[in-house]
Amino acid sequence: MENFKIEVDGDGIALVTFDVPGRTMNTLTASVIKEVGELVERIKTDAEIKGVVITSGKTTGFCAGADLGELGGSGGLGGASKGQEGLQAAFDAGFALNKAFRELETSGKPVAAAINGLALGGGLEFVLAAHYRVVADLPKLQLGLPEAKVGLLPGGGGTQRLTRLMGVMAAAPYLLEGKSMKPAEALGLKVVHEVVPAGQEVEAAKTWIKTKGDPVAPWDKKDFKIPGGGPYTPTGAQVFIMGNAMLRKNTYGNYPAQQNIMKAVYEGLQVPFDAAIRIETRYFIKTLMTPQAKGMIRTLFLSLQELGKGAGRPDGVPHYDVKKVAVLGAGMMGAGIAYVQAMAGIETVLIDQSQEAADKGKGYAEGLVKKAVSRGKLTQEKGEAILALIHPTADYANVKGSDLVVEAVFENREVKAAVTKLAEAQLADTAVFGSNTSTLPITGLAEASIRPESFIGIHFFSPVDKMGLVEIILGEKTDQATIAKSIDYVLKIKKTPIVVNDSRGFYTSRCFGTFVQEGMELLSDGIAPAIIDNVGRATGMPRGPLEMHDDVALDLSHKIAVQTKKDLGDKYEERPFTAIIAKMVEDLGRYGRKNGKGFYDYPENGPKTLWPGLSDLVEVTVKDADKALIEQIRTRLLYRQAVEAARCFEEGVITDPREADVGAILGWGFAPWTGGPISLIDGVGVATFVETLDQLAAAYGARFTPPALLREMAAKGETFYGRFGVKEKAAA
Ligand SMILES: NC(=O)c1ccc[n+]([C@@H]2O[C@H](COP(=O)([O-])OP(=O)(O)OC[C@H]3O[C@@H](n4cnc5c(N)ncnc54)[C@H](O)[C@@H]3O)[C@@H](O)[C@H]2O)c1
Repeated sequence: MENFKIEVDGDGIALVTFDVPGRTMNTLTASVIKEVGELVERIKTDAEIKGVVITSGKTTGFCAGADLGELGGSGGLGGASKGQEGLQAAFDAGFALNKAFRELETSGKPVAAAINGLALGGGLEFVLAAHYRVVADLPKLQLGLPEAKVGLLPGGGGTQRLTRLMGVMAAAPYLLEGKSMKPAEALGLKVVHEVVPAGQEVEAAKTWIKTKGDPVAPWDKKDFKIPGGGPYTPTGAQVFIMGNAMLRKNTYGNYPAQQNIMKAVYEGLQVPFDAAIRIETRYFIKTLMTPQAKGMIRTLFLSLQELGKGAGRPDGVPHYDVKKVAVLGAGMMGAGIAYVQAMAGIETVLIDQSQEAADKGKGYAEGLVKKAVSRGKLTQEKGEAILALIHPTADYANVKGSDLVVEAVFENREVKAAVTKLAEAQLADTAVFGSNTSTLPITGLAEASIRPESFIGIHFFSPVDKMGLVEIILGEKTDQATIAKSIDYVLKIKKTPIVVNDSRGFYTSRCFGTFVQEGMELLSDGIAPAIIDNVGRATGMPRGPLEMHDDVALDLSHKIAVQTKKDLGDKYEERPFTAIIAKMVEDLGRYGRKNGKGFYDYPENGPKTLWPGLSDLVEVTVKDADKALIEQIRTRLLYRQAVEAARCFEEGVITDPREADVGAILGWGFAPWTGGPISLIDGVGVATFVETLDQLAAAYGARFTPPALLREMAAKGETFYGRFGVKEKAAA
C-alpha cells in the first residue's frame, strides 16, 4: 500500500499512518479508497493484529476529505451515465468507501483514531468509523462535514453516524450547513471521546485499546437508542416536521443536497445500519449527478482554488512583492482597503485632503482591530503592530517608495485626474497605479496618467474587510506586467482576483445592475412589490431586487441613469421606471437604506416595511401570484443576469468562465446553487437557454434577445466551459 503504513507493536496494536505520497494534505483519492479496502482486509485477517490506531503522517492534518477534483470532474462519479448500468456502476463505486468504513467498524477488532489535525468530510467520516476518537488539543483544529457547502452529501456514512452519535437536531447544522467544530465542542457533543495535548493522541489511543478496547459501535449494540429519538418517535418526528419547514424557508428548495441529506437521515434512521449506508450512497450519487452539485463543486471549490493561486496571471512576469501601498482617499472604501492591507503586513500610507480626514480613516481600522482583540482573535501586541503599519497623512510626498497606489477618492473624473498626477510625481517606474472607481471607464481615467501602461482598475467591494472579490479592470494601454503585479497584490491581501476588460459597469456591476433593473421592470408591469422581492429571494439571491436597489442607493442609481443618458445620447433607451426613481429621489428625498427611506421604510428600531406611498407612483395590478407567474418572475430575474454575462463574453469583457462564475457569486451574491450564471447556462444547455430567451424577448422586449454568440454556440452544441475553457485561453 502506498498511502498507509502499518507498524505492529509488541502489544499487537497496529499503528496505521495515513500519508498520501507527494501531497501536503491527505485526501481520499481513488487510490486511497481502494487501499482502505485492502487495509481493512489486512486488519481482519492478520492474527497478530489485536487492535488498531489510525493517525496521519502529515503535519497539515488528518484528512481534508474527498478529492473534489477527481469526484466532480467529467471522469468522476458526477459524470456517470444515467442508464441502468451506469447508475449501478456509480453506486458500486460510490459505495466502496462506505462499505470499507463499515467493514473497519465491524472487523471485530477495536479501532481508535488519533486525530492529529483537521478532519473534514470523508476525513471525519473515516474516524467516525473508529470505535474511539482521541483528538489533539490544537486551537485551529476543525472537525466537520462541509459537503453541503459545495452541493454534496456526506457519502462515507456521515449522515448516519453523526445523527446516531448526536441526535438529529444537534447534527442538523453540521450536516445541512457544513458547520465545523473545534476539539472541545466535539467532546461536548460526544463526537470525540478524549481531547489530549498535541503529540499525545497516539499514546492515549493505544491506552484505550489496552484498557477498554470495545470493538462494537454503539449502534451495533442491542439497547442502542438514537439520542432525542428516531423519526418513528413523537419527539423525533417533530424534529423532521420542523426541520423540513426550516429548510424550505432557508433554501426555497434550490439545494438538492440539503433535501437529500434530510431524506437520507429520515429513511436511514428507520433501518439497520447496513441498510442505512446503502440509502445514504443512493442519495449521494443522486446528489452528485445534479447540475447544482456540478456547478457548485466547480465554482465554489475548484475555480475558487485555482483563482486563489493566480490562475489568470500572465506568465513570464516575476513575482511582485508589494511591501508598501499608498491609498488615496480615506473614506469608506479607502479606510477598509488600508485595514486589509495592514492585516496582510503591508505598510500603508493613507492619504486624504486633511490630516483629520486621514486620521478618521485610520480610526476605522482601529475600531476593527479593537473588536478583534476583544474577541480574542488578535493579541494586543499583534493588533498594535498591525495599526502601526497605517500612516495617515495629507502629504503626497509620503507616496514615495510605494510599490502600488490604490486611488479611492470621490467618484469624479477631475478629482481622480488631480490625485493621479500628484501621486505619479512620487512613483518609481515599476510601481502600479490602481483606481477603485466603480463606474468610470479605466481607459478614460488613464488619460490623466503619464504612464498609462501601469494604470489599471482595482475594484473592491463593500464592506472591504468582508467581501472576498477584487475585480481587476484593464485599460486599453495596461500592460501584462501591471496585470501580473496587480494579481500578486490582490492575492497578498487574501482576496480572489478576476480580470476583466473595460466596459460600462465592468463585469460585476453591469450584470448585477440587470437584476435591480428587472425588479423595476416587474414593478412597472404592475406586479406587487412584495411578490417581486419574495420571488427575488426565492431565486437564491441574497435579497429581493427592490431591497437591493435600496442598498445600492436610489440617488446613485438616478445619477448613473442621468449620466448614462448623457453619454449614450440617441442610443439610450428610456424605461418607464426611470421616472419613478427620479420622483422618489428628486421630489421625495427617498435615497434608499442610507437615509432610511426607499422602497422600504427602515425605522431605527424595528423591522423594515414596504413604503405604502409607492402605490401612488405605480399602479399595482397583480396582487396574487400563482405558480406559473412565480416561475416566470424567477426566470426573468435569473436569465436577465445570465444573458448579460453571456454578452460580456461576446464583447470580450470577460474571457474565463471560472472568473465569470466566481465573480458573480462572490461579487454580487448571484444564486450560489447555480454555480454562477455561466454554469447556469451550461447546466440548462445553451440551446434550451436560447429558446427561453426568445420567448422572453417576444413577451418583454429586446433586453432578453440572445446575442449572436449564444445562437452560434447553440447551433454547434457548445458549452461555455468547453468553448472558453482553460486550454483555449492559454492557446489564444
Ligand atoms: N462605496 C462603495 O460601495 C464603493 C464600492 C466600490 C468602489 N467604490 C469607489 O471608491 C471610491 C471611493 O468611494 P467611497 O465610498 O469610499 O467614497 P467616500 O466619499 O466615502 O470617500 C472618498 C474620500 O476621498 C477623499 N478625497 C476627495 N478628494 C481627495 C483628494 N484630492 N485627495 C485625497 N483624498 C480626497 C474624501 O475626503 C473622502 O474621504 C469611488 O471612486 C467609488 O466609486 C465605492
